[in-house]
Amino acid sequence: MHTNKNTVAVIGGGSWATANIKMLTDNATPKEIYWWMRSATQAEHIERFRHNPNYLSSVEVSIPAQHISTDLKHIISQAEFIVLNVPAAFLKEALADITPEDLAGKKVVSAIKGIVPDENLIIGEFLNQRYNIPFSNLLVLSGPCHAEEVALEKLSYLTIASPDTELAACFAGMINNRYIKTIVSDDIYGTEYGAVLKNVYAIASGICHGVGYGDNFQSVLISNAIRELERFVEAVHPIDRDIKESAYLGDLLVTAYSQFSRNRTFGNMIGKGYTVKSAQLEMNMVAEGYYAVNCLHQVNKNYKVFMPICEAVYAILYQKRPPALEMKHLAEQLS
Ligand SMILES: NC(=O)C1=CN([C@@H]2O[C@H](COP(=O)(O)OP(=O)(O)OC[C@H]3O[C@@H](n4cnc5c(N)ncnc54)[C@H](OP(=O)(O)O)[C@@H]3O)[C@@H](O)[C@H]2O)C=CC1
Ligand SMILES: O=C(CO)COP(=O)(O)O
Repeated sequence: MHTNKNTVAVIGGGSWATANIKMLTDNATPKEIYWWMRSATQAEHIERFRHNPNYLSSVEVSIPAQHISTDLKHIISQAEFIVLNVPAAFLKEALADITPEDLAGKKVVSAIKGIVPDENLIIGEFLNQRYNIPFSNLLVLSGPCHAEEVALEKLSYLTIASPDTELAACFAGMINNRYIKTIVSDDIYGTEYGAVLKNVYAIASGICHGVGYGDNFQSVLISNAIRELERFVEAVHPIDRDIKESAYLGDLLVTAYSQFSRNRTFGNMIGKGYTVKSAQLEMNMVAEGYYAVNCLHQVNKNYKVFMPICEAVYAILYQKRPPALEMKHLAEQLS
């Protein structure tokens, strides 16, 4: 064990943060749980009524009211494990007042499946470069798991990745419970990039559905997607990994097929002719893949990996290419 004092802070007020609070609470290891969110109205509602008014509102929140706050420095100061749960596009803004000193010695867990815009860095790299957090103190929480199914206590498997697998196992012991099983990995690059890419493939899957392709084509799309994902993570961080594991293939499958997927829902609307703005307004939630595909397009300029699916999604979302035409062009490149 790395620590005797089990203190965890969850940073973010959305669906996944709420699900994280629930799984931490339902875990048997004694611990203190803290929760930061940006909205004072939301925090006050949770303190008073014990439910998040905006996301997963069926979940009962049983942490003490004084552990919920909009004061980020204070919440970070209370905990040894800091679980980041703000969508990547807004992370820099959320951490604007936080200094490397505030995070010194903390174990920082990224539960985010996105890339920091402009920096074009996955979260672990960003935290290491901006906040001097050593990789040995960084963890990634990933795997095929929708917040909505956590609320329903459906059996789910999460992967916790860190170069320090003992630390990953320690955090796993704080989050697993009767419906959450945990897998430990040392592949933070592959786990992070895999989660980022699968969001883009879920958008592609939704677009295809939206323009009228059926299940037969979707299976070919996803079979090509896992090969594209493997090519990319191999180029960025070549290690011996099995791409069929839950953190890679599993996460791709759940996102590409699930009714709960925000990225697939967003893609479906794009396929049906919504503009990006109107699709975003229609959803109360954030589709990370929209931001990520722009970053991936930039990052891949260094690696030049053959990524026809990512390029098709980029062309539709950022170059305003007609979805039906672009998907027809993509279909010709799949095998
Ligand atoms: N939902 C899920 O099942 C899973 C999500 N994740 C990951 O968790 C991370 C958080 O996503 P999730 O909880 O689903 O988010 P949601 O889509 O449920 O909620 C959106 C969150 O983003 C915040 N937000 C929206 N606009 C802004 C803005 N302009 N500035 C700052 N914050 C903003 C919202 O804050 P506010 O309410 O105050 O507007 C809210 O906390 C993502 O990286 C996602 O990929 C990972 C695994 C599963
Ligand atoms: O990452 C997730 C599930 O593993 C959530 O993203 P989606 O909602 O797009 O599926």
